Amino acid sequence: MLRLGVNIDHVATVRNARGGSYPDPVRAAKMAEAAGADGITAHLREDRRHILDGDIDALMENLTVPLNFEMAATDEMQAIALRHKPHAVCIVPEKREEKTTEGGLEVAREENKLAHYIAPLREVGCRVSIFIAADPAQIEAANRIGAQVIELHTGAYCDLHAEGRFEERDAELKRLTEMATFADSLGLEVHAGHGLTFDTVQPVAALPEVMELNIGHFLISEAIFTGIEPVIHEMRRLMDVARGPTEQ
Ligand SMILES: CC(=O)[C@@H](O)[C@H](O)COP(=O)(O)O
Ligand SMILES: NCC(=O)COP(=O)(O)O
Repeated sequence: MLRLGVNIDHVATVRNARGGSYPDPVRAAKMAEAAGADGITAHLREDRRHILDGDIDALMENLTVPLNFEMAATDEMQAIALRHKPHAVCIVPEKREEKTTEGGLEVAREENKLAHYIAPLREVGCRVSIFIAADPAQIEAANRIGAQVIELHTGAYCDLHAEGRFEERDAELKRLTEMATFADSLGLEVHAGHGLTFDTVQPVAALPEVMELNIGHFLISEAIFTGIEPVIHEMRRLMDVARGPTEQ
């Protein structure tokens, strides 16, 4: 079954705009859960621009579906992850000046450093994922340092679609397709995410090796107009149609 992880970062973006207490990301997570989300993803950024430490505390206390904790590879974030022991940790690249995650983690360039963060997380039972571009060297490096999961960055594919650059989009989708198969052949679990929308989700959902999609910004954006439940139901429907009858 292809799982849907709902990223609630940008509920916190709206909340932090006024520095108050609503909209509450945890309430959004519980509503997403009730609407059928298989998991919740939250990215505690070093600059706390959206998800705050208290949100992670509250999510750990209140969720009944798994939490996928996204973090940069830093001592601060590893300590927080080791304290909470979430179901899953996804190590992502982070730059203060970025608007959102740009590109995947340069695993091949910092294997020893990343291995230092992965081992303790696995020892406490966290499933460790690494957020990477569709690149064989990065996938091989992720496998070498003990990641159980790789999450393929679908941002370039989505951006090319939005810009109407369909030939380049299809070439990126081909790379994602090939790398999903390659990662699976190494024994890695394959996830995908970033920028996915109703218009772009199905070709990625149709990749048989992909076990989980993490989707946030678009879902939260649409939920402003239709509410969380209908938007999650529609994304789930699109994913199921893409996957075909054998997977439901
Ligand atoms: C890694 C990824 O693509 C997202 O989960 C990440 O959270 C994006 O960063 P923002 O949520 O800050 O846009
Ligand atoms: N790892 C991707 C994720 O959690 C959601 O990314 P987006 O849909 O908010 O771009």
